[in-house]
Amino acid sequence: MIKVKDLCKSFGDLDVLKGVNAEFEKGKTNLIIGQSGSGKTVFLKCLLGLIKPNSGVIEYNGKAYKSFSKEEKREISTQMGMVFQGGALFDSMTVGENVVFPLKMLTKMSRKDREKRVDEVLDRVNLGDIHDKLPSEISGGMQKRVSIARAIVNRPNFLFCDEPNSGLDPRTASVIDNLIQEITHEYDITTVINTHDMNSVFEIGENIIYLENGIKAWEGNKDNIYKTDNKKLTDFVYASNLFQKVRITQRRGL
Ligand SMILES: Nc1ncnc2c1ncn2[C@@H]1O[C@H](COP(=O)(O)OP(=O)(O)OP(=O)(O)O)[C@@H](O)[C@H]1O
Repeated sequence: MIKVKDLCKSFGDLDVLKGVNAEFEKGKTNLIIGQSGSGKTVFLKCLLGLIKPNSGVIEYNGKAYKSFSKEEKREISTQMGMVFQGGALFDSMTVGENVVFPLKMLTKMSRKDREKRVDEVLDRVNLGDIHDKLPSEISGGMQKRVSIARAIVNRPNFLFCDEPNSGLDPRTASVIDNLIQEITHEYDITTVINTHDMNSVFEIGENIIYLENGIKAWEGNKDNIYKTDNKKLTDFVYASNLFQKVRITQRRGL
């Protein structure tokens, strides 16, 4: 569980986050949506501890980050997995080397245990034996799976995903969404996903917050987003053909 209270972040004169409050439950896919520049990435980076907010509180499992000791800060960072936009795999490393990387950096696991864990997570993301392949030798969808495998290899309690679907065709994007949701439920992880993708919203939006200019302008889920009377959110979501279909279907009571 992550609780965010009155989070503010500015860069010089630019106020990016203006007092955001949010709660992200364990075992749920929590989505952050909003126009480009609304502050989603800055917010996610604050949750990851990569950006220090100007004010406000971020609690992980009931304890405020700013009250953590140095050791606790290090410990919490080892409990976080990240799926970066575009995958961010190391090009010159094989799939196996990419996935084992966090274990080498963060744990003292034996080589044998590391290899076992890498096999286990690659298997979990439905990839066969592709340990020795380079990222350039596999498809974009496979690269995303490798990126997810790397993010969960250290069994994190928190999983952060920045636009996990970018660059994928709709079918592959949906497979990746469902995989992230399954893993979230199965491992009981607190997952927070930045997305522009309305298909993701309707498929896996168990909890959704809409950021507008650094303010949380709406909160809900995939079942009630179509009922919103927030004009900007409606315009944002309306850009999707899928949403129009859902809305028409709902109105007709089909
Ligand atoms: N390190 C930084 N220094 C200065 N300004 C920054 C920095 N990081 C982000 N910003 C600014 O903060 C604002 C919000 O950026 P952010 O990347 O969070 O938007 P976003 O909602 O993720 O957009 P997108 O969907 O396009 O990725 C933008 O105006 C951006 O230029």
